[in-house]
Amino acid sequence: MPDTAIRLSDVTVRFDEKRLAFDCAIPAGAAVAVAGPSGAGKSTLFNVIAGFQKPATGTVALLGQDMAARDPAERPVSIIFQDNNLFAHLSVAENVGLGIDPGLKLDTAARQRVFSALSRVGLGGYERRMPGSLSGGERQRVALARALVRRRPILLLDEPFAALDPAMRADMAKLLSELRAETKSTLLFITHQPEDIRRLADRVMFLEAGAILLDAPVDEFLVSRHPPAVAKFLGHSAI
Ligand SMILES: Nc1ncnc2c1ncn2[C@@H]1O[C@H](COP(=O)(O)OP(=O)(O)OP(=O)(O)O)[C@@H](O)[C@H]1O
Repeated sequence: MPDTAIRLSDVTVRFDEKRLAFDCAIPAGAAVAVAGPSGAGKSTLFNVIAGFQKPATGTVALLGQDMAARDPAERPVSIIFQDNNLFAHLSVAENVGLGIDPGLKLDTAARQRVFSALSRVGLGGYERRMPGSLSGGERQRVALARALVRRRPILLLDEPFAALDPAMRADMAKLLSELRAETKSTLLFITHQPEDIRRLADRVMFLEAGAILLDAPVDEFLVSRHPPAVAKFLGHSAI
């Protein structure tokens, strides 16, 4: 496994008059919080990594390989969106099974993987339930189970804690941290809460106005008083 999981070199994205620019190298196995004000470019950064957004310039390399010619499905990435991850007309087990085979042709071993992934996220017994009958946190965990059966080394989570109450936030952080330790995957998650960063991250990338303003180990980030946007996010007085 290469030392660097994600390397963005001179990547730019253009939306009409707006220009976003990303340069970063994320070590394999890191848990990276991606923070920053609304509109800073966090989701766009994820879309560039996952292949849903084509950069205007620059290169995206994942696990040492250039991704220019690779569609999202061919990248070593699973992405969990804030919502709408599940198909409403498919059961929980079928939604997870899609991570193994989009045609849902699952043999016994594959079905077993679906069952164990659901049990791993605390949803054993939910196999036949329909997404509409689940809470927001349960739906997030089904999406996580699907990501688990896909076994991609890079996992991108867009605000995985947003729909959760405080107790569930702590549970989700614990679950993600255990899964990361088990799978040795590289985890990136978008959050607006310093608390989530303290719980789960070992690095933080802070974005503002379409650029990575700060990319630092979590201990360094949490005591930052500069730049002002970071101080504001952390509730510190700026220097
Ligand atoms: N498809 C698009 N077309 C035009 N502009 C876009 C498009 N997608 C994003 N943008 C713009 O790019 C900027 C970054 O958007 P992005 O969604 O990446 O921000 P974000 O940091 O994820 O914000 P939030 O925290 O509100 O989700 C915003 O100004 C947004 O309006």
